[in-house]
Amino acid sequence: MEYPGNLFVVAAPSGAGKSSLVKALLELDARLAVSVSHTSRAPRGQEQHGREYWFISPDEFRAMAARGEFFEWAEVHDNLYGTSRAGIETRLQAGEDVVLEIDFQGALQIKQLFPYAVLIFILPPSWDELRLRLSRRGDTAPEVIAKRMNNARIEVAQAQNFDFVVVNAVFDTAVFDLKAIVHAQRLRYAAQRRNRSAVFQALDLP
Ligand SMILES: Nc1ncnc2c1ncn2[C@@H]1O[C@H](COP(=O)(O)OP(=O)(O)OP(=O)(O)O)[C@@H](O)[C@H]1O
Ligand SMILES: Nc1nc2c(ncn2[C@@H]2O[C@H](COP(=O)(O)O)[C@@H](O)[C@H]2O)c(=O)[nH]1
Repeated sequence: MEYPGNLFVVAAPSGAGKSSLVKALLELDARLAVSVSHTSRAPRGQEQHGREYWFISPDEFRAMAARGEFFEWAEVHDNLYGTSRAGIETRLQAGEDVVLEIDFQGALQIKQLFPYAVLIFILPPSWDELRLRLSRRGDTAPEVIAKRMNNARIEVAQAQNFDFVVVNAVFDTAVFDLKAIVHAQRLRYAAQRRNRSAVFQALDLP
């Protein structure tokens, strides 16, 4: 499948900082939009329906999956998560750039469907720092943290299947790295399509 918009996929073990990084990236880049996923898990902390996620029941989720309404979906940490077609197809068709914040299983499904998608894996600087970030966030129960730390070992081994790896040690440096990847991809995609106006747009030239 190919659309005029660029597709960026950001994956990371839970707590590595991907939501914080993507939020900072969106503040710097008005041409990027984030896809809001559907999930069967309950809202956490201050999360709102339609902002962080579309919160639905496991039955509703399975019905959507059976109707083929997801580009990808996966079971992650005992809950179901998916990227709905309706959420991103229109934007990509309109030439807008979209970023997905999803797990590695979903990222690999997206790469099959959209070979031009750019897969970015975020690493924490250490296991201790990852655990610290999960517990400092203050919205995740200790047994859930333990499960996510165990799963992190499996997830990190998947970094080799991604196009880029960004280490989120110093936050601003990691945001800068993400911004550079987005910029480079826009130029590459525009050049591949020999689209002069897209190159100018990627460079912010009139
Ligand atoms: N570079 C950093 N240095 C220190 N703390 C950070 C850094 N990046 C993010 N954090 C903090 O780590 C915590 C986890 O970040 P965040 O919620 O963005 O992770 P996540 O990867 O999106 O997790 P999840 O997949 O569970 O949603 C947050 O409290 C965030 O403020
Ligand atoms: N495959 C997908 N994974 C997703 C999607 N939305 C989020 N996620 C991933 O789930 C875990 C846990 O997230 P949390 O919000 O419960 O901490 C994390 O790795 C997310 O990236 C999705 O649509 N598809």
